[in-house]
Amino acid sequence: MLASSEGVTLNADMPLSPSDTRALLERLGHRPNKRLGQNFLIDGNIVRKSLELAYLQPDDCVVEIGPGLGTLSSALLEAGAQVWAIEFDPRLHDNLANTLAPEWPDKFHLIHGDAIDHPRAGFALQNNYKIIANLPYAISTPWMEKILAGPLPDRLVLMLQKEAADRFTATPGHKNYGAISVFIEASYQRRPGHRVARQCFYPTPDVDSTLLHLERLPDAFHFNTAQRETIRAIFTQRRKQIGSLVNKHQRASELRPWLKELAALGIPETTRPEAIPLNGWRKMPVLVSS
Ligand SMILES: C[S@@+](CC[C@H](N)C(=O)[O-])C[C@H]1O[C@@H](n2cnc3c(N)ncnc32)[C@H](O)[C@@H]1O
Repeated sequence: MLASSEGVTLNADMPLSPSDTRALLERLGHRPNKRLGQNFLIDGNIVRKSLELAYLQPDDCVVEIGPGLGTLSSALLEAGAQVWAIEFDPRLHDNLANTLAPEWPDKFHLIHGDAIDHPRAGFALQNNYKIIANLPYAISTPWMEKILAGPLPDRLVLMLQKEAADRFTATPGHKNYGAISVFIEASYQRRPGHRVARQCFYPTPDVDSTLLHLERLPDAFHFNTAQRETIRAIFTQRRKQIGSLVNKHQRASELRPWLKELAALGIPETTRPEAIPLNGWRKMPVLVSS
């Protein structure tokens, strides 16, 4: 075991080096699946950093998406956390079910399935949990949308493709600013991301990664399902004027009073969705799902 300066512990036996990772994959007869984003962490410093950013405490409840070879899961368990994890790949799931799960029968709750269907990996309590995950890149945005529907985790430490991290943290006026940026800003303090070198993964991905840290706001604001759908739809026409988008919207009569609220904030009808800040979106009337 290695102890970090912040007090979390890290299992020195993790399959971290590229050669250990290759050997384990060979033993399992497994070829990394690009479509499933199988780029495994091989850098202990990044694992340690993830735990530090999460302010991991013994007995924390942690949801992990895509445990893969169990590198991050082992570190979380060694540090005293309870871990709920979901793995889509049957071979990787079975390997963990036969190795890590019996080692931690009361602490490692592993399920086989799709994180889009089980975004909290089977974790059933309403609050007091964290998410720490090296996310499969293909699902990062739809999965995050599901998490933002609540119940919200206290903290998230997410390894993301740089482009996804840019979307998650974009501000008004930026080309990456979209519905997901609005939803995240409404509920989370977005801490500066850390760039992660491609060499920290095996196989080496052809994209850059960012370790993103989100901390729930004490007054986290929640858009309901119909509001989220409306905001998403508005952003598909991000360069049109909000006045005309509202007037042509199928819920125009419900949405029109919002234009007055926006005007009171100094946001005229000629403003494009991509330039509307969070305080404007928050004034959208509560909509009922149709
Ligand atoms: C980037 S790898 C991370 C592996 C491991 N956590 C690590 O850090 O080395 C992503 C993992 O997510 C799994 N995965 C991909 N799509 C998934 C999905 N829809 N639901 C659950 N797991 C998924 C992959 O099989 C893979 O194990």
